[in-house]
Amino acid sequence: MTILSEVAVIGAGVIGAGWVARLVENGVNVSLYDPDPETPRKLGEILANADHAYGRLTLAPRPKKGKVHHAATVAEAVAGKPFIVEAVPERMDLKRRIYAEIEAANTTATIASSTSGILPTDLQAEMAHPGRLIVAHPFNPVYLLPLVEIVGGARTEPGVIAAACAFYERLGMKPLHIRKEIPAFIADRLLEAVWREGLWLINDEICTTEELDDAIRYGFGLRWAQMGLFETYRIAGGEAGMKHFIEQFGPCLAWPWTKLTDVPELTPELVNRIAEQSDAQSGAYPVRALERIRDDNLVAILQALKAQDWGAGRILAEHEKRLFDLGAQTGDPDPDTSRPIRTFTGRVAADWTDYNGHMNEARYLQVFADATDAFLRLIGVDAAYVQAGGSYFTVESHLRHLDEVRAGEPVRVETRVLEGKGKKLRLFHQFRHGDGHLLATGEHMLLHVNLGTRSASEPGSHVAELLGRIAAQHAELPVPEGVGRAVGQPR
Ligand SMILES: NC(=O)C1=CN([C@@H]2O[C@H](COP(=O)(O)OP(=O)(O)OC[C@H]3O[C@@H](n4cnc5c(N)ncnc54)[C@H](O)[C@@H]3O)[C@@H](O)[C@H]2O)C=CC1
Ligand SMILES: C[N+](C)(C)CC(=O)CC(=O)[O-]
Repeated sequence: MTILSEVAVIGAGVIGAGWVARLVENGVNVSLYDPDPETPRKLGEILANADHAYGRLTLAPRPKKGKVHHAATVAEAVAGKPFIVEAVPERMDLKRRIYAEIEAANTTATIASSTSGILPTDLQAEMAHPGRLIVAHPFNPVYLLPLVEIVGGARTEPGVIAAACAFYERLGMKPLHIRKEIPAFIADRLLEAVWREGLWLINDEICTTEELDDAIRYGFGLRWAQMGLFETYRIAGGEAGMKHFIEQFGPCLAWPWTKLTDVPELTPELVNRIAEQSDAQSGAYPVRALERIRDDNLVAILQALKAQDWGAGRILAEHEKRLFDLGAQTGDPDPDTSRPIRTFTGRVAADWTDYNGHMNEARYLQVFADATDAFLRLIGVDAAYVQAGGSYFTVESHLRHLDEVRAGEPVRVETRVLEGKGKKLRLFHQFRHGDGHLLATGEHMLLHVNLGTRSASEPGSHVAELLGRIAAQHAELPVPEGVGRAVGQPR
């Protein structure tokens, strides 16, 4: 399935706005309806947070951002759209009324409800065309967390789920198809069990909201982000594994350790206690600042998992590969290569900095390596070329550090070809601050190799031709300061 380019979103609260952010960041135009007159302001703030997060999340070429159209009615928002996201409050009467409004204007689009736990069969009950309704339950923040639980109802038509899953994959998500309908699906069953138990612990004055959160984030929360429950417990069974783990700890479940079936009464006193403790814990931050802290942490976790090729990090890597391939397909076939070529644009990530409070030296090489890869893709050394057995290896690098740069600052790399003939490719990267001043340079010698023999070889004719053309253009430019310098050479 190619990515849909036009989607309607109904409801722009926490979840609807999160969907809009994921969609526009992936190049999809959104037609949005929400009766709240504050929607443009709130959405603008959430889109700014999402843009900040994506700028740190990936160096892959992001598609041109989709546009948002604020529609005046549901009918206007959904008319002619092939896919509709419903994200209105969790009330059956309201959701059914919205579906009736949608059906009056559009009888063919897939309708994906964001409900946290209502059965799709119940949502379909009064619909004239129920076959196109599914549940697609996301997680907050929708623009960063990949999971979306997909549930069909009794009357969902065959094929609707598979097509929706393909669409969500294209948005960089992990669709989890839940084959049997069950209230609250999988994730909210688990979350509600933990939440219910948490409410008891506060109610019984065992701990505060902050202590409870500490118990999660310093311990098992870290495990859950990368291995979930059962894989973690398999390891906790030691060499004897899962059976031993269940034999040892299973009987505890029958002890009165938990109150899982019971909910404490949410008396005004309990609600106030929780709200006051939460204010003491986090009240120093406005909600948008808290969202940004959460997002920066999530980005760092996703990147760490990507480096491990594991869990949600693998989903990110797969999405980046799609973006790189798409960038190669849709990129300008004849970019202006007569000037230094922009090969990297981004911001200094928080985890790129060190104890000196500035970007760590190792990250400069990482940025230059990414810039080199971007240049190689430009001359045709893409995934297919590598698969066919050709590539470049870097054989020598020389870096100069000219100025400091700190976390969050905008940066870019401009690349010059110093030599591009036969097996040899010599590149000169200028790493600049967003304001244009020079931060560092990297000069690199690369050799074309045959990946079968692992020895130097001539590049393919298409690559050689493109490279030769750019090298000739760059030979016309003045030689940049710093080319050919050696370590310790006086300036
Ligand atoms: N907040 C969360 O953590 C999650 C919520 N969900 C689900 O997403 C859905 C939306 O929840 P939230 O975004 O949290 O709620 P919310 O209260 O933040 O936002 C709801 C939005 O719907 C708008 N709205 C109200 N009536 C409307 C109408 N007639 N037409 C169009 N828009 C209307 C409101 O103005 C508001 O902006 C619910 O079904 C909820 O269960 C799913 C995953 C997580
Ligand atoms: C609290 N909640 C039921 C709305 C939570 C969700 O549905 C998912 C999430 O993001 O935690």
